[in-house]
Amino acid sequence: MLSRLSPRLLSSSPRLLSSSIRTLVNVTYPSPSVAVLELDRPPVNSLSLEMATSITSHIKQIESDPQIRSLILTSSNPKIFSAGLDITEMSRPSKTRLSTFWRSIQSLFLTLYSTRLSTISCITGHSPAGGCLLSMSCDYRVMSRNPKLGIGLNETRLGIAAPFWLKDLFVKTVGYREAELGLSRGKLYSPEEALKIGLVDEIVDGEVYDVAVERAEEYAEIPEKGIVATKRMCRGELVRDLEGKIEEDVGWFTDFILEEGTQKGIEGYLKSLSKK
Ligand SMILES: CCCCCCCC/C=C\C=C\CC(=O)SCCNC(=O)CCNC(=O)[C@H](O)C(C)(C)COP(=O)(O)OP(=O)(O)OC[C@H]1O[C@@H](n2cnc3c(N)ncnc32)[C@H](O)[C@@H]1OP(=O)(O)O
Repeated sequence: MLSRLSPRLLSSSPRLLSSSIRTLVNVTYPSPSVAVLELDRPPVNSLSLEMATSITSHIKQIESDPQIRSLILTSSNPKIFSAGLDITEMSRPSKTRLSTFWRSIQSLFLTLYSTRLSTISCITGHSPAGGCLLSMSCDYRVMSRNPKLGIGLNETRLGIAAPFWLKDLFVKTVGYREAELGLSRGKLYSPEEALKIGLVDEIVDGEVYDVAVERAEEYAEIPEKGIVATKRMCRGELVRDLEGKIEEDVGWFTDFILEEGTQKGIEGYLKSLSKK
């Protein structure tokens, strides 16, 4: 039923759809060439299997409308962009669910990173780990200046390591040495720090959303052929690397997560989160 609705119909009643079919995202259209995909999975927009699958399928629906040139990715929660992977997916899971979950994350990354659309991440809140992955997969990142916010890859703090393609994406974004430092320390950068190292492109004092729409409209004026060819040139290598290693990567992930030591670490981390 949902898949038969055009993106424009989706935009006309996102709240209605959310209440009848849990889509976990809202799609709206601030102008004829720009779509906004708002993450809407309370409390923290963590990426479960269902959430990752929903984002991917909505990006594909939006992409299929030739009038749409730019996509803004943002959050319905003004304090949290996304808390990253849903850690409960990795706590004592079945191997089948865990592999399907990881495939949904790989697929979300590949879809967002290689879309023909120009993508703007509108970061109003915290963006750790998988949240940072979503933002880094976009073409342009605008973040609120709020010094209390953090963005970065904090996986080591959970006793896990980022997969090779996330590490490569980080290296491509901030450079080798900064990536090595940030990854090993599990560092979450303030907006000012993130701007300094190129993890975000702009920080905004006022309404971040308005700036994101402005940037999306600017991108929409650039000829699509040029944008698509450039994205292919800049991003093709990493896309091909992961596509060639999908099964290997699923194997690494599931083996690593199912190890007893990793499980204990994840359990402890979950407890520390819920005790706050
Ligand atoms: C050699 C190759 C090996 C290959 C193996 C690869 C393995 C690695 C792969 C994985 C990569 C993982 C990347 C990730 O994304 S892991 C997730 C990392 N995320 C975090 O660490 C963020 C944790 N959350 C927070 O820091 C905060 O919640 C914050 C986002 C800052 C919001 O803070 P606040 O507003 O104070 O909200 P609460 O902390 O009270 O949280 C509210 C409830 O939400 C639950 N929660 C929070 N984050 C998550 C999450 N990521 N997943 C699931 N649940 C989450 C939290 O427990 C609270 O729940 P409750 O109300 O029931 O207590």
